[in-house]
Amino acid sequence: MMTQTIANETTAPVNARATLAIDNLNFYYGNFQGLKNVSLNVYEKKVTAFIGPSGCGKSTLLRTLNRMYDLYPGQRAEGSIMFNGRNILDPGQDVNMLRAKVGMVFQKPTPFPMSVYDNIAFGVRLYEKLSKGEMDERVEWALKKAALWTEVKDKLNKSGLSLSGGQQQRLCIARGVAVKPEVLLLDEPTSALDPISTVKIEELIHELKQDYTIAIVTHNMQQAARCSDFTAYMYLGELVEFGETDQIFMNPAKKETQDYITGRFG
Ligand SMILES: Nc1ncnc2c1ncn2[C@@H]1O[C@H](COP(=O)(O)OP(=O)(O)OP(=O)(O)O)[C@@H](O)[C@H]1O
Repeated sequence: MMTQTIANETTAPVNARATLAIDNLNFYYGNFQGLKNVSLNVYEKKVTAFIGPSGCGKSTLLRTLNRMYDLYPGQRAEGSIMFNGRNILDPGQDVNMLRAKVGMVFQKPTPFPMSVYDNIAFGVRLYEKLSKGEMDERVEWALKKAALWTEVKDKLNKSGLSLSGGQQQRLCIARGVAVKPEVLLLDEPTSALDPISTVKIEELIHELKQDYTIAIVTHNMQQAARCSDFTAYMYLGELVEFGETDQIFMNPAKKETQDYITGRFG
């Protein structure tokens, strides 16, 4: 797939493969245009953060990447998002398969009302036929990946809803990881969590990028600065600036970005 050299006046070039190549993306809620000509790459095994004031289109952009919007009538996207050699916006795209490859974790932890074990196994059963032993291994593997195993290994049959908020969010991440996606989309994954759980999730994001490409929407600029390799600053549905996180935070090319990250605006 595409490898692109990113370079501008302020950063050294970085070679990275684009897992998702977004080109001229427009998004509509009925007559309202939520995204305007957005183009950027989400790079392999890197963390890309979407930042910007409320209503700028961060979540909308994230929701196009696994066609979550398809579930809602009147919402549509135009343009292209290339993933594994095809445009995922094409009507022929198998959206279930896409969502297995591009998993999503939401703002509020949303465990299913079932056991910790079944929270993980449920999604896996949709895509694979595993023996009991294989499923046990997969559940353990996913919980370890989400840094939750030691806390829940003796509670696998307890309800997922009985876990703390931070544990529930890691359970949701484990559920996403269990189907072996390539990309994880995180929509403000720590906004409902306490500071200690937030640190755990941020550490986890750092671990997970060894294996996965990650896109995260966050309101918290410190979090974007701490966790991400690339940052996209959006405003009113447009991509204002995109680049390596250090450059965006330390030496943004645009005044609007500078004003936002220094708290003069937004
Ligand atoms: N279901 C919807 N129907 C109509 N307009 C919508 C819908 N969802 C979002 N929008 C509009 O699209 C624009 C982008 O919204 P979006 O939720 O993507 O912003 P955001 O940057 O994620 O905001 P926040 O930080 O507040 O979550 C906003 O103007 C919003 O009002």
